[in-house]
Amino acid sequence: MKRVKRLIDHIGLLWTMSSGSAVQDAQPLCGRTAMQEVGAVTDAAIAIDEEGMIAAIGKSKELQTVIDAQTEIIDANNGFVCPGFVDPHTHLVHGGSREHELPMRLAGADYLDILRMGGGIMSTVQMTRECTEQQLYEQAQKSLLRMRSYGVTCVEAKTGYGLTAATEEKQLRVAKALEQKMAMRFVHTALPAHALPLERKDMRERFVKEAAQMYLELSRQGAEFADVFVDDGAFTIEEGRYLLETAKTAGMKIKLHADELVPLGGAELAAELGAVSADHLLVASDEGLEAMAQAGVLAVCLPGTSFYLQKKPARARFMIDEAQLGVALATDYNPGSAPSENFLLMLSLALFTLRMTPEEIFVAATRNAAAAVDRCAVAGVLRPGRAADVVIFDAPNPQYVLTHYGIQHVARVLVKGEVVYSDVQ
Ligand SMILES: N=CN[C@@H](CCC(=O)O)C(=O)O
Ligand SMILES: [Zn+2]
Repeated sequence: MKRVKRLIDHIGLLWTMSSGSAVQDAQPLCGRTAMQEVGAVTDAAIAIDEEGMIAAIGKSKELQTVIDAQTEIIDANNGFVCPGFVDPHTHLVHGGSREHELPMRLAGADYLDILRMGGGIMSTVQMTRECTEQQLYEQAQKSLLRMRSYGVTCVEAKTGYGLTAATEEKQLRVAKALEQKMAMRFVHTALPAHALPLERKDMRERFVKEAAQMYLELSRQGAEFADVFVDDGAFTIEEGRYLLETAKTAGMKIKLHADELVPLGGAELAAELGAVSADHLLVASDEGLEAMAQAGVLAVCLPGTSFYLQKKPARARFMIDEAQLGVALATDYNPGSAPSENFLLMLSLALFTLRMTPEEIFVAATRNAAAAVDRCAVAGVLRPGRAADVVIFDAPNPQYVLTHYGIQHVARVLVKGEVVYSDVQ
């Protein structure tokens, strides 16, 4: 074994999320039985080598033999420990904020009413276009620091507030610059078909063609995933199919904002196209969800969004128990429908609004969330040979973390074996 540089010791309860073999651990967990597998170890320790990789995981007593006098001990204080969270759906890079919509909302306007009045996504598009790259960078960096303090070590970042080639590319450049600077794993997603921009209001076909080209260019510049907002007020199933098929020709992996507001058949389209994930799914049909499971598409639930928009939450129980889907969780962090970077709060909302069990919630926030951004082989599971991306809680167990909602329970976050956040005095 390589020299142990750090030992996370005195872990009261560790959920590794590992099923045992490396091959199994590179797969999501789907359906009710599998989603209970948390790979629990009590009185545990994690040994980390000089490269920040996990050298060994075991009982604290056993791992005392692998350390030397120079090994740094991180005391977990008998707390709960799990893999770094993966947030597989965020609109990280954007300009401004949208609290000015509050009076409209309080007067009864809903999400689509505000979008149709030229607000909503459109007002963020305008603010994002007006921002310099430096301004966007600084705003997004603040958000990333908040996300990481809540245990997120891998984040997906979408474009979608530019809607022209130049401004979509600007958003992607900012996310890529942050990737260079922040100790976090990034996944870049192109979303030029997020909304029809005001200047193309009466040129729908023309914009769809332009957007198709934007996917190809954003792919050349490093966007790995292509996403489309298929919904009322956004893009149709036919437009989504055309755009995502175009993106696939460039080798992009597929995601969809599907069946959030109106059941258009986004879940069915995700299955047809072999998407990696379909996200939102508040009003997805039974058949669509079952087709997704058959096609191996993951369901990303965004309980913060349904809470904020005061919509009926996604049917996670049907997804897990009946459709046997692999479910993942995300913040959907964005200024209009989910303006909170607090990943732990999303997990509590998953408990109380989605009725998911603590085991399902932590699987959905780690291993399955990693699978939703095609990072299952490197993130979301703690096992020897993988990077030590770890969350140490100032809480004895996951049930405590979830039920004491809205609270900062994270004591430390490690990325590749280095402490990147600490609340320990
Ligand atoms: N639904 C579409 N897009 C975002 C919201 C974007 C916005 O309102 O700015 C979402 O995932 O919720
Ligand atoms: Zn979204």
